Amino acid sequence: MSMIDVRDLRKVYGNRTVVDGVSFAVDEGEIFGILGPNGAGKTTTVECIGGLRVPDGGTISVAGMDPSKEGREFRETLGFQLQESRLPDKQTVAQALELYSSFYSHPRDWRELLERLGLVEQQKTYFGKLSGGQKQRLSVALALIGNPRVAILDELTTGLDPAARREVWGLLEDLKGTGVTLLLVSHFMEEAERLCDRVVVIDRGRVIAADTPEGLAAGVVADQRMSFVPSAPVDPAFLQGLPDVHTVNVNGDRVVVTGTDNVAAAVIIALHERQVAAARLRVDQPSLDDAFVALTREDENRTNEVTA
Ligand SMILES: Nc1ncnc2c1ncn2[C@@H]1O[C@H](COP(=O)(O)OP(=O)(O)OP(=O)(O)O)[C@@H](O)[C@H]1O
Repeated sequence: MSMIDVRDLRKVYGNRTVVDGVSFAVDEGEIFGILGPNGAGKTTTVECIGGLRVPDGGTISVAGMDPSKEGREFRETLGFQLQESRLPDKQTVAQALELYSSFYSHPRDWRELLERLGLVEQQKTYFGKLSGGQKQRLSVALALIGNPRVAILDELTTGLDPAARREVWGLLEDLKGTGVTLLLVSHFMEEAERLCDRVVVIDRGRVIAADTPEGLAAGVVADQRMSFVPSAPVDPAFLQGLPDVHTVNVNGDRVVVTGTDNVAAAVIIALHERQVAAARLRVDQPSLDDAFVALTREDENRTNEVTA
């Protein structure tokens, strides 16, 4: 049985359908990502899963429970990190964590969480005096404090500096393998690539792709991109004339070439024949970022064709 099962979920605001038949299933212990552009319906979807909104259609099951109907047992099962978590300005970090611990039968040790999330020095700081990143880290701690079987983290590292982001990722990687199921809403492709076992991409309220992060990236028909600094001047027209090359651009001393899978080898051999070396060479594979841009662009084109 899946830990989270969403079937044909629909949510309508006024006369706008913002979630339009979303379905996916998440296995126990999986880290599952929901990606998509702004306004795609990601938060609305996870708020329905978390029991914070009542769907207008479809079914949701979390650990066998219907979020819109269950009470205490459901709240013990699920930890929810809201996109903007608000606590009273005059509550300290420690007070908030102690209070939230008291809501659960088997809470985690909040001091250990504070340490993991780099908030030990802020224990006695009022919520109102925390920086944006510190508030964000506290909201992650509050989502995990109850030792939930399922945690929903909505944009968990937005607003964090790169070091803090890596610290939060490390905490989630540690949680992996403990059986907890994590549902992440993310804008950061790097985050999804690093943490998620599988992802869905949602656009305009519909699932437009579902795969592993690697599978999505591999499915993109994107040019290979290479760049290098030539040891002697190279005529761009010469490179442009090679059969594997699609585009050539010169950025300062760096030459950027795109083309087929074979472009890097073809360019290096051609340069070698002219006694030119390619220094500071970089070859980029299509990434999840490329997949995301390509998928949402394809979806937009399809919608434009239908409405034209
Ligand atoms: N309470 C509400 N009443 C009316 N419309 C809403 C409400 N909440 C969200 N919306 C609209 O529903 C759509 C989907 O919003 P949602 O927050 O689910 O998207 P999202 O994918 O999470 O976006 P983002 O990445 O920007 O957070 C948006 O157009 C939003 O303006």
